[in-house]
Amino acid sequence: MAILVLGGAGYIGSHTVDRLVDRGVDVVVVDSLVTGHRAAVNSKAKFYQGDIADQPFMRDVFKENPAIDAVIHFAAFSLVAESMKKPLKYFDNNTSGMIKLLEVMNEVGVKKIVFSSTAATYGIPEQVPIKESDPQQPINPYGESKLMMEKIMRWSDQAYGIKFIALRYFNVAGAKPDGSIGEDHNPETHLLPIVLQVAAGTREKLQIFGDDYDTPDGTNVRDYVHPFDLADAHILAVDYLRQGHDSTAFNLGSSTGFSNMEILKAAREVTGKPIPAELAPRRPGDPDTLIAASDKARKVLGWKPQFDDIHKIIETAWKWHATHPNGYQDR
Ligand SMILES: NC(=O)c1ccc[n+]([C@@H]2O[C@H](COP(=O)([O-])OP(=O)(O)OC[C@H]3O[C@@H](n4cnc5c(N)ncnc54)[C@H](O)[C@@H]3O)[C@@H](O)[C@H]2O)c1
Ligand SMILES: O=c1ccn([C@@H]2O[C@H](COP(=O)(O)OP(=O)(O)O[C@H]3O[C@H](CO)[C@H](O)[C@H](O)[C@H]3O)[C@@H](O)[C@H]2O)c(=O)[nH]1
Repeated sequence: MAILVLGGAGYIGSHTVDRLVDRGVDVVVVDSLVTGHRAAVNSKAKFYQGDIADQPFMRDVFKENPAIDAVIHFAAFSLVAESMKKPLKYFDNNTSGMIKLLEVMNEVGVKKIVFSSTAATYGIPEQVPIKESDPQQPINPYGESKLMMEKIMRWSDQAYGIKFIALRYFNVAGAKPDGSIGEDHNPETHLLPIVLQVAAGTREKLQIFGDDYDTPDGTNVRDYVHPFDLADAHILAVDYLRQGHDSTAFNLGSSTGFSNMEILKAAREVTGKPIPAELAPRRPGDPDTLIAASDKARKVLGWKPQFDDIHKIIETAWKWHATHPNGYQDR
């Protein structure tokens, strides 16, 4: 049996491919490299460059690799601010891309998929920690595109028997502990890589977007999860489907929140650098607090995250940023 990883050259995908290869799993990767990096893909995985919406290309990938019985799907755009300005780009790549993919999967008879959903499908939460059964009311096109993917999956399961697990990640941070792969987005918009770029000297200062939120220190609170722990959850989710269980969704987070100021303080402690920061206006669309209730994944999948300490997560990310201040340097 082999697993097809879509978007396996991206930040989270490359860590998952690495983890799968480490466990001796046969891995086939498809990535258009629109935001990913060829150098991030473990050399033991078979790599195809192409778009998941290109059906003739995807048919060939399945035909050439008949051992594929399950798909892990990361291939999407995920910048909230960009999605507000270019919503159709998100509905096209994320939502239409999923439809095109499911058509081919149905055709070739591969009927298991684990895919990246997001905390952004919840919008402004009515309560924290957020449970899987809480209302999903996205406040940006990115979150909406992912919620549409979840809904399309439900109907595709009902009609074609394609079983799915939607994994709703909270804030992903950290890198492979040996520092060989890590996060390299361009532009970078996420808090921790920006903080560490300042520490590494490739960015002048951090801007903290708002300090008047309804949180203990006034800055937003987020729940951070390491890509290796996410990778393990994907592997468990594929096993769960292979055991014949029904489709469902899981939150993936640490169930602990850290404010933006707490992240800055922890990063100063880990790096020993001053990391200059200044206050800036709120960024539109930021909910006060996002914390996952992730006991369902722990109970049902047996998920046991290893990186349960924010200092440990930051240490792994710092190892990557300190040794790769300009990322993969491939564009
Ligand atoms: N980073 C986070 O904090 C976070 C949080 C929640 C959910 N997610 C989701 O996780 C997934 C991975 O996120 P990431 O941070 O690794 O992003 P990323 O941009 O690093 O990775 C996405 C990968 O998919 C590829 N890709 C995009 N569209 C494609 C297409 N149509 N065909 C083929 N390849 C395509 C890109 O080249 C890239 O390698 C995304 O679906 C994202 O929405 C990310
Ligand atoms: O330069 C910066 C960058 C970010 N922030 C703040 O840091 C916090 C975290 O922001 P990120 O951009 O790192 O992450 P988000 O919480 O906005 O979003 C991330 O997590 C979400 C789920 O929680 C979605 O999945 C989304 O795709 C993913 O990017 C926010 O309060 C943001 O305003 C700053 O203060 N300064």
